[in-house]
Amino acid sequence: MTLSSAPGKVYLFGEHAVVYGEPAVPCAIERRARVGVERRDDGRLRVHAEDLSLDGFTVEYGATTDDRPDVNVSESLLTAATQYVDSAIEQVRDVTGDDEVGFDVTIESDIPLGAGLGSSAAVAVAAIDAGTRALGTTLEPDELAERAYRTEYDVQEGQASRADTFCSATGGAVRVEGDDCRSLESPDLPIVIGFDGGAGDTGELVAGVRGLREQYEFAADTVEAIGDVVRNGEDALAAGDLEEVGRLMNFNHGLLSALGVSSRSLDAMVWAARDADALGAKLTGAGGGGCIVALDPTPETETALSFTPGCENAFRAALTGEGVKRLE
Ligand SMILES: Nc1ncnc2c1ncn2[C@@H]1O[C@H](COP(=O)(O)OP(=O)(O)O)[C@@H](O)[C@H]1O
Ligand SMILES: C[C@@](O)(CCOP(=O)(O)O)CC(=O)O
Ligand SMILES: [Mg+2]
Repeated sequence: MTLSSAPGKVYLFGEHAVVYGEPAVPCAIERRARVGVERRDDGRLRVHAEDLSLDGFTVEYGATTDDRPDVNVSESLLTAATQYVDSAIEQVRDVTGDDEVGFDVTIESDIPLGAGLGSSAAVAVAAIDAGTRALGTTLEPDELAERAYRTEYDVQEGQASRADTFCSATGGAVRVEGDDCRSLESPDLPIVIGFDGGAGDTGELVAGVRGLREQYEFAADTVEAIGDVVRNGEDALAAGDLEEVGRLMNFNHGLLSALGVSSRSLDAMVWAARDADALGAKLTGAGGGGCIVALDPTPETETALSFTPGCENAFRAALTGEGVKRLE
């Protein structure tokens, strides 16, 4: 068996706008998805995903047929659950040119699903890395990131950036603008995450922003304004000015909220963090529900979040400089 892990991430700045060519700065955090892969000779794909919100399930289906997996849940839930793994396996088959190859895939993850912490990218990166290695090919980090990006691009129907997947493959803080992906120097950041226990549908939320952007010039301007916030944020980060980073995160949240991707619980958590004198707070990832990220070197934000109705879990997250890890 080959086993790889890859980290989740928070966005300091720039989600959604990055889909339209603005820069974004995500940072990898020490919460990982681990994917084990073993080649099968019968061409079938068997996925064991313990941490999926379907309470864990095992599906088994053919490599080239579309037999419905044997699991008792609705079709839409099933598609949402399996699509990133399926698409990652397609990338593995494409890299190796073996369209018929089957696999046993086992996934364990510390990253809540659909919550803005990049579980999809971490699963895609780890699955492609372990899958290609199972067939004797070890991808360079850049190619791995590009293949994982194609997974997100396919599932999100052409509306995806390279930000999550590049960040997960390489680790650390990164800057992504179109196909220009690079690592950034970052000071250690006092990251606190608030999680409302919910999730958002990345594809739908991205489509919503795209619609607004097409309908209203001011929505397109809002997307561009996020790009300006990101550029200022990069300078603040390079200067180690965390107060300015926090102010810009607050601004970024306001712009995301204007684009309709926040929610009552995300706003409640952002305001709890601000009331606790966090340096800044914003939603992270696609939004709709899920997580906020705040900067606070004191314990105040974590405490305030733990008493906030709508916040199910508050925790500190350490940045990680390590992207994909080859464990076996
Ligand atoms: N532990 C896991 N096992 C299997 N699939 C997973 C797992 N974690 C995430 N995924 C896939 O990623 C999807 C969630 O990705 P997405 O909606 O982009 O949210 P996010 O990346 O913010 O967590 C899930 O529906 C599932 O397809
Ligand atoms: C909204 C977006 O910018 C980030 C999505 O992040 P997540 O999947 O919610 O963790 C989409 C993308 O960059 O592909
Ligand atoms: Mg995702």
